[in-house]
Amino acid sequence: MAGLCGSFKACHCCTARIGPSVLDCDTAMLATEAARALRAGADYLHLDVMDGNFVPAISFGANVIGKLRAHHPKVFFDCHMMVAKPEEQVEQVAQAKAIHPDTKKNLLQFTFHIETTESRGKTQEVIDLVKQNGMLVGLALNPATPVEHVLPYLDQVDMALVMTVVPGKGGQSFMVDMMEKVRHVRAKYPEKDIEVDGGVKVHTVDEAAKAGANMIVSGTGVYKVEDMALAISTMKRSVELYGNGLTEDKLSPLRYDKDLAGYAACDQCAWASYHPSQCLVDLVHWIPPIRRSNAGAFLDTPVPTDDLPPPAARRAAQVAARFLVQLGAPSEDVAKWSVDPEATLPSSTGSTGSGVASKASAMLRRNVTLFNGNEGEESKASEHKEHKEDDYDPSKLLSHEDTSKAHEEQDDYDPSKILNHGEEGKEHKEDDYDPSKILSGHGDEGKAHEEDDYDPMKILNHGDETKETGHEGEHAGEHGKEGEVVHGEKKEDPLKDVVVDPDSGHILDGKSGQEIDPLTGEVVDDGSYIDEGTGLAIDPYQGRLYDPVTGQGND
Ligand SMILES: O=C(CO)[C@H](O)[C@H](O)COP(=O)(O)O
Repeated sequence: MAGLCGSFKACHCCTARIGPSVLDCDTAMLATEAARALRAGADYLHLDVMDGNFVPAISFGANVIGKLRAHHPKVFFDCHMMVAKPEEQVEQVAQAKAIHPDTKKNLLQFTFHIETTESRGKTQEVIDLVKQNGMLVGLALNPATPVEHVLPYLDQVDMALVMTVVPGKGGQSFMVDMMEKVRHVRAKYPEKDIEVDGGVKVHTVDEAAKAGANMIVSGTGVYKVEDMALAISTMKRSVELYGNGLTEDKLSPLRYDKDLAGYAACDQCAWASYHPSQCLVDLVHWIPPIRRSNAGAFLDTPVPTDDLPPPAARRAAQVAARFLVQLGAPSEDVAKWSVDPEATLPSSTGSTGSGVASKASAMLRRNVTLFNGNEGEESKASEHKEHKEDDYDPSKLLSHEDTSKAHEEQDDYDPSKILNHGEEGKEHKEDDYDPSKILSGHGDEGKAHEEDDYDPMKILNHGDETKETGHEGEHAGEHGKEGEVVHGEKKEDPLKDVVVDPDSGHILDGKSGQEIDPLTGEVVDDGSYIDEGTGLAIDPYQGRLYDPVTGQGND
């Protein structure tokens, strides 16, 4: 419907949507980079497929798009097919088909270039093929292609893409003269999605919005700016203002990265977290079996803001889900197990059901055993006591808590106990869990737990070693060497006098600056040494220079 706003002829009621082009992100971390943009407010992902033929560059193809779908099952993918023979890729791209479970909207669009089909008389054929394969159809035209070439097909397609640069790479300048094409299409199709792609940034978006574009692709304008959330929200407001004719007070709010601190703090795992330092990257540095693996491998859909602060149970399940993937479980299965994470946490009876937490527990147990080189011990252990896999409670693995104490309620499950030797008699409240302290120091451990009192330093901290452990016979023996390491005789807390490198999360010896293993206290030899002249630590492999006391460095 046109004419709602009056002041601009381009006025329409098509939804303003911002779709970051992932070409300019760190494509080695595609799922994570996509999540970063989505959390910063992106509405969809624009996926540039380049075949080295239609355009000189090669980017990625249908296979990667399919893999990305597993990470982002509810996100709209606009696949921009910069390929010479789009018809050859329709079926493969269609593998990433998805329907939004709530809105029932189709989440996959196949956008091909008319330049690749028209001269071969195949435009209609490709449109039909894309539809037969259950995808929405986008039709793109290059700057050099007159808009008249696409007009005969626009009735049949879902979106027109007006290229505002010559396709092939990101970071080019916006071609404002392409706006005439946008105006032309908008005038004829007030309800059709019109996308612009190339050189769109906060300072060029107004031209596109005024012309009537409602789907805004931006690559470097999103990924290479200081505040991604601000860039995205600014561009969205431009379409709402100039395209939809909304008044200032009705525009989407401006958002800033700092507003998303809990979400965006960790670019490496992009885990939406309550607290910045609650991210998986921090956690894995504390869990030897997995701490050297890639924390960014698993990602689910963004946690909505109304989940803040998420209940401890949900957080525990999220951690568990990531453990699972880190430890090799297929992410599809984890997604299944994660459907209702709160319902699948260990219950008061110790019976854990079949959910994500219990699977994680079992896998963590296996891997901890393996990590400590006692593979054989595990089978002995299971003979020892009849452990059902799902019965395994990770809290008992490395904890000194009194396990005879009944878990009072589901949310009583406190992931801090996974590896915690801390104040066991105290009542844990749900929000006691504060992994922010993972990197913040030892805190006052004798104090009663109050909100935010949870100290993840205790995750591997031996705390009060003289305390009766209650279940050593039950578990330490079962886990062989693992029991030795963790449940062994009283020893000096290896985490005394340590600092945590705020960048890598590695635990460093406060004096030498060398990385130490938090379980054994032994130096992990990374070849770092102290430069006598400057007193700074040097990591020759990573070319890193850092203060051995604070861990802060030149990166
Ligand atoms: O299709 C493209 C290039 O062919 C890209 O989507 C486009 O270049 C986005 O990057 P930027 O916004 O930096 O121009």
